[in-house]
Amino acid sequence: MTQDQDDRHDTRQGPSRRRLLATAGTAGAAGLAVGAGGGLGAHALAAAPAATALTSLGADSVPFYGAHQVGIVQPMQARLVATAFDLTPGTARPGLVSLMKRWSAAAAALAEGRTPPGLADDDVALDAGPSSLTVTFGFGASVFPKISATAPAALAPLPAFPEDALDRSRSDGDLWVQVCADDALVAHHAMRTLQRLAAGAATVRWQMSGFSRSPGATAQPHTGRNLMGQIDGTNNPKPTDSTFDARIFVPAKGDPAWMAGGSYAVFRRIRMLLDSWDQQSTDRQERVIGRRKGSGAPLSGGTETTAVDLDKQNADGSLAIPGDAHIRVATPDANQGAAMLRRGYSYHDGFRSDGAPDAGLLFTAFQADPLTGFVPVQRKLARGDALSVFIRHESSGLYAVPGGVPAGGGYVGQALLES
Ligand SMILES: C=CC1=C(C)c2cc3[nH]c(cc4nc(cc5[nH]c(cc1n2)c(C)c5CCC(=O)O)C(CCC(=O)O)=C4C)c(C)c3C=C
Ligand SMILES: [Fe+2]
Repeated sequence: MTQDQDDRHDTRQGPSRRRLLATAGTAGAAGLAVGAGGGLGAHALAAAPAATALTSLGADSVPFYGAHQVGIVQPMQARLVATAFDLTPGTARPGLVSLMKRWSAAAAALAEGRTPPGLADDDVALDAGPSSLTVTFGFGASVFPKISATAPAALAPLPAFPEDALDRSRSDGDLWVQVCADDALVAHHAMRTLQRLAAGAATVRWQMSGFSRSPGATAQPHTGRNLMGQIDGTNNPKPTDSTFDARIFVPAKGDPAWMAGGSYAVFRRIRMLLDSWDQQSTDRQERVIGRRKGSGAPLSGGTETTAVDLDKQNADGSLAIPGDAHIRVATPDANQGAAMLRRGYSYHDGFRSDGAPDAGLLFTAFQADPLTGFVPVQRKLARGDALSVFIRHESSGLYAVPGGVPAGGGYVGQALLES
């Protein structure tokens, strides 16, 4: 196991994830935990026998409260449901305050496998446990005039990139909610619960679902693959990097003050032209990305986690990693250090009328400032990335993701909404 894989493994089982033990009798998605060996733990044995026994996957939970919102630094779960909401006409700041209070309380409860306050249990996720559920909330630029507030400068509209083919009805939105969990039912139930709690205040603008590798599918934790077959996520900034916080989170004295500890999320639905991609040789596919398809190793040599050597030459003097390879064009070294934390999920929504797969990547990138993260990198990719002929950007959103809620209480966005 490499150090990176080791870190990911530790994080999954470490302090950011808790194992839910005996919770029989609590409403909602809670249950008994089965230990790694399959037997019931002592705590579980002592509990009332009513609830379904859980494996560690179902019992793992991610505490909602903390300095940053959840769903950013935690290892990716197996499932994503992303939804954008628009405030209903006439909903202003008081209505949004009330909604964010309801949503925050619900997200905290669901993360523990409990039924949100004020709701009767609908039993939908009764047997599943929290399954590492995280809920992340963001504000789109369009919400600010509706609550008589000024949008952060960082929420200025993204430039129109060449080749963008954006469907505006599936882009933007006043509010963005990212739900992730290791169980599809848990994720969809949580999003349905949040949508019900929004009644009268906000309606769904668009919703998209994605998937990644299920935990436990490989013997060792392993970076996931996308639908093009590439190992995707290797060179993400790591929480252990000294520059991680500065690149991903707005600093304590940042501007605006209410975004302290927050981040900016770029969300893009990027369709893959898989019929065309699948006609390419493996050699060509590897030169498009600049990494080996099987191992994820850079074409400059080594293993998946070996540092990329952009200067390495082949015997004939050509660059080992071609000039237009995706990783050469996207690397922070070629973009004044521009970096982002990518948390992309695959989607496959059947087939289009032309017979092509409606499939690709729900690309999510978190950064302290999109103007020094996503924007310069995407500008460059749109001009000279070998991958660009195999993909289409079909929808786009940019959201301010405020800092987390301290353990004592409060709600997401409180510093904005009570300023
Ligand atoms: C604007 C940012 C990026 C977009 C949009 C994007 C789309 C996209 N990427 C892949 C597949 C891979 N990307 C990889 C690396 C990588 N990608 C970006 C940025 C965007 N990608 C960055 C910053 C990096 C890291 C570069 C580096 O420093 O090495 C890789 C290699 C493995 C990895 O490091 O994750 C793959 C594979 C697809 C399929 C895609 C759109 C559909
Ligand atoms: Fe990429």
